[in-house]
Amino acid sequence: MRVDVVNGFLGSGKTTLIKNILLECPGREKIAVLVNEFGETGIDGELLGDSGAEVVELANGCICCTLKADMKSQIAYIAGRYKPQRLIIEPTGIATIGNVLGVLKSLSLAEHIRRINVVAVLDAANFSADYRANPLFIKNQLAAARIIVFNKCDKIDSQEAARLRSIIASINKEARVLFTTYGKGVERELEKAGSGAPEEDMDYCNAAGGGTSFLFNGEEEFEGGELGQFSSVLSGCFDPLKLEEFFRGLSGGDMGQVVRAKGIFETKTGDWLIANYSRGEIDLARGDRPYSASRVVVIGRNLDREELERRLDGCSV
Ligand SMILES: Nc1nc2c(ncn2[C@@H]2O[C@H](COP(=O)(O)OP(=O)(O)OP(=O)(O)O)[C@@H](O)[C@H]2O)c(=O)[nH]1
Repeated sequence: MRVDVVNGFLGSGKTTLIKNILLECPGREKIAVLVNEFGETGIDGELLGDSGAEVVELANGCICCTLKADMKSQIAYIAGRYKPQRLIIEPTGIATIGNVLGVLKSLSLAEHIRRINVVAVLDAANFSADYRANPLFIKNQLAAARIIVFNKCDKIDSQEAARLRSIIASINKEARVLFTTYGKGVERELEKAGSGAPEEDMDYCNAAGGGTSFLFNGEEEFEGGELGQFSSVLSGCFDPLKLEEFFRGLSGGDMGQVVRAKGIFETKTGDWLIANYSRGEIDLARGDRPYSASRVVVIGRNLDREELERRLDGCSV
């Protein structure tokens, strides 16, 4: 099977992009999706669950480190059980791409994988800040990518897009660079990339385009303090206005330094609400079907679990 790794920082738009891939792909191929969540409670797997693909979720850890062995066994399981022609993998937002590729290229998986495409998804509006904070981490993501996607381009102007393009040119000249919103149009590029011969694949990630060597010396891990997580499966129904207040409050700092939060909630009218918090912005959207349970995941530093629980309690009706 061919493996497409959709890689990118927390909240950059990986799940949204995968949803669009599944909508845009012609439907000839059998596709499986492996979603890895840093949080103890998975959310993305269920959001992708009605896409027609087989979705397998690995939660509570990172496939590039603590869940390395699970990743290998899950890939072998997916290959044997579903026999997909294509496997899309969404690592956590803090996965080190070198480690993920190390697992994919391990001998025990060689019989299952014929080609690997890495798609780097970047939040265009926050790229510069992310690059400054974690230069090696981001550089490796870019160097390993066959397709570099600047997502969330509704938040930047054409001047900034030109600046971003010139930065990429100095890191990876061979990658296809796309500027998009909500991950649209990436499938077209993946189709082209996916048709290449397996031999072309061999050392792509060791010496990516532009002559920039893939940097892999142990310093490329995500830095910026240990991230913790708070996850909860919730009972009862929730008030949308109170939930909005809760998510808006996450940037205040009194529940910890929140980097990312997301949740699915059943409301008092029986509808479902999908909530996202990323980079201080919140997005509340109506779910298009009932989900198995209300739940929330908050990722950040020094999280105050009691305060998070108390405020969430206050959102129920
Ligand atoms: N404005 C804007 N928002 C976007 C765009 N793409 C995605 N989003 C929103 O960004 C938030 C995060 O998107 P996800 O697709 O869940 O991001 P992710 O990378 O899968 O997140 P994690 O798996 O938690 O790391 C959601 O609220 C999306 O609706 C975009 O192009 N523009």
